[in-house]
Amino acid sequence: MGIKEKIAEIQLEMARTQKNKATEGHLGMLKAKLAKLRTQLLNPEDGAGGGGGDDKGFEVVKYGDARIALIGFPSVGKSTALSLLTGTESEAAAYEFTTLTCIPGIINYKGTKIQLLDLPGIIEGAAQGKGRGRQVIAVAKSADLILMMLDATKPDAHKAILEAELESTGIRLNKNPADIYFKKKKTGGIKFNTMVPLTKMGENPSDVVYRVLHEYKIHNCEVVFREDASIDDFIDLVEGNRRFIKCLYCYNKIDAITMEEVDVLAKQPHSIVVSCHQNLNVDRLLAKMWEMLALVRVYTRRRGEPPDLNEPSVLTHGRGGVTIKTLCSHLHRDMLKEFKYALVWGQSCKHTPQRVGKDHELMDEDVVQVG
Ligand SMILES: Nc1nc2c(ncn2[C@@H]2O[C@H](COP(=O)(O)OP(=O)(O)OP(=O)(O)O)[C@@H](O)[C@H]2O)c(=O)[nH]1
Ligand SMILES: [K+]
Ligand SMILES: [Mg+2]
Repeated sequence: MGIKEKIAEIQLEMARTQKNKATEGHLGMLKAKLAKLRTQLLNPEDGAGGGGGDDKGFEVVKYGDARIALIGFPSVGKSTALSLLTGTESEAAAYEFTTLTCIPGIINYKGTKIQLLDLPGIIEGAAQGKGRGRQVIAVAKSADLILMMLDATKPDAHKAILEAELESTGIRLNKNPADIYFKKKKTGGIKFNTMVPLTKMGENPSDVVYRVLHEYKIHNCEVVFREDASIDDFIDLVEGNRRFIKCLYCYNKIDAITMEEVDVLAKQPHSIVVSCHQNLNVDRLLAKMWEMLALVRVYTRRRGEPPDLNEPSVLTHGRGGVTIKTLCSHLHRDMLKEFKYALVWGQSCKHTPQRVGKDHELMDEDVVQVG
């Protein structure tokens, strides 16, 4: 049996299994099996592959301060948006699958350069290799923000279909990794603890966790739940290859629907409504994309000289925010070694200038003098 068939079989069994306290553990084990198979599917070198057809990726060099990928069904207006936002022409037409490769453009915004990638449309089954789905999703994984284009005139079910496709390849949209401590050990068995009541894991959370760990053949480890997480969150942690990416849902073609319909769509979380044809709300789209990227522009200055306000260092958020450390590694490899202190002017300070250490968190438009 191939991997896809095994996946289908487990999905069927999960759908058939009634969710109650007696089946929680079994369901957890099935979820772990499913996660393992999906990981296998994503690693064709394991021999099982499953993509089929032309597996050549869309190699586009990263450029600029951040990368945004346009993901959507065919003919929702992705290429129209690329041409409008970047000035790079990408062919747009009324037939599906007009775009066949990855086409990069650049958005110049607030002194930063953002790479926007137009991609072929994807449909249900993309993650399992339908059309160019796998290559498209691989590009989505490399992005700092996914701009999910939706056709406002089409059923909103498209959104859930695309979310499920991305989810099944290990992308997590608008989520943070769960706060769970997990450490594999050589001996000592499984130690499970929780600091909060667990409401999403049935009557016996430790049993569910044990079943999942058993499925991964992990027999010695320490687990501490520090938040009310689910078993899916725990599996994400054990798998370890998840990508947590922000996603902005952009409903295009609002010129073709009623004001009432526009109102409903505009109220969805992380959403924006636009018309690329009529240039409606496109400024807001740019502002929202910028806001979600949460880039931090830092102006550096040398002692006794004014800061260079033309060329900021543009830093992206890692875990734990943007710090002086982030800035130093961005500027020069050896800078951290010689680092003693920095002076900071700007929003991140209590008083200016403030003398800070390398863990000081920076904010957009701060001015920094190192040493
Ligand atoms: N009414 C309306 N039509 C639009 C709008 N934006 C794009 N279109 C039309 O939608 C069709 C598809 O546009 P494309 O930009 O080719 O869409 P795409 O998502 O790149 O399509 P594929 O590359 O085939 O996946 C074209 O006929 C566009 O003219 C809009 O804001 N309103
Ligand atoms: K099209
Ligand atoms: Mg296109």
